[in-house]
Amino acid sequence: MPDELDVEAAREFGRELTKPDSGYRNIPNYGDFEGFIALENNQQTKLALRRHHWGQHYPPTIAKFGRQLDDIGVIVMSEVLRQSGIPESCWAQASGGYSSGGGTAFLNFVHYDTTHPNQGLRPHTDYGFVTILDVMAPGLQIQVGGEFIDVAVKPGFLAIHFGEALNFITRYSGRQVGAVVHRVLSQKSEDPVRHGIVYFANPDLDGELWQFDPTGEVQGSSSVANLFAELEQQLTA
Ligand SMILES: O=C(O)CCC(=O)C(=O)O
Ligand SMILES: [Fe+2]
Repeated sequence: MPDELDVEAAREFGRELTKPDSGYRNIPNYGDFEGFIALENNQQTKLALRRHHWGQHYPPTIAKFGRQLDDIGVIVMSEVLRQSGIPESCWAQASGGYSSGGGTAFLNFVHYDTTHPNQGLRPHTDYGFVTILDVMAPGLQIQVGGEFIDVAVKPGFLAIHFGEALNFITRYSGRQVGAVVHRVLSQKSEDPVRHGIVYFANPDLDGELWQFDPTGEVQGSSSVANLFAELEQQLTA
């Protein structure tokens, strides 16, 4: 984790949010993906905001934290695209603008509602390119070779995993990226309270994703809206 990242301030903000009288609970929903959202059939509850709403709703330290995660996201994304063999001149288009500082990103503060016994978060893959997570309490698991294994709580480290949009755009590259299946175990009230800071690096939600091969030829495309709508149904089914 870079030294200049004030993760403690972000964790503190996440803790404040869970209080029943927190004013952040009144942030309006923007579409299906932004606002204060409690997922059906899952314990996960979150405040989710896209980059262009950070300045309006998050305190300045948190908006800055988000922009620092943007920088990390672009570095990770560029390295993955380099290794995929897709020519650099195609990266901005392939990534819906994300790799050149555009696209969109979510900075979400999640917690788990232990007043009901649902699973924490059902097995799923993330929608976007790269997810950056602060893992501060046990419960997150990833699927490796058909088995779920715990993601270790390692102070000073962020967890990074890859999502469906990255899988999609690297399909015809030299090296396709897998979207990791993960879940959160059902949390109990006596467990250490699980807050999470979750950053999603995404394409523009009203844009297109393009599949390039290593020669720079387009092999396919999809609207982001269609890809994400399918995934949202799987998550809450
Ligand atoms: O709480 C976590 O660490 C996982 C969150 C997650 O997977 C998600 O929000 O997509
Ligand atoms: Fe996830």
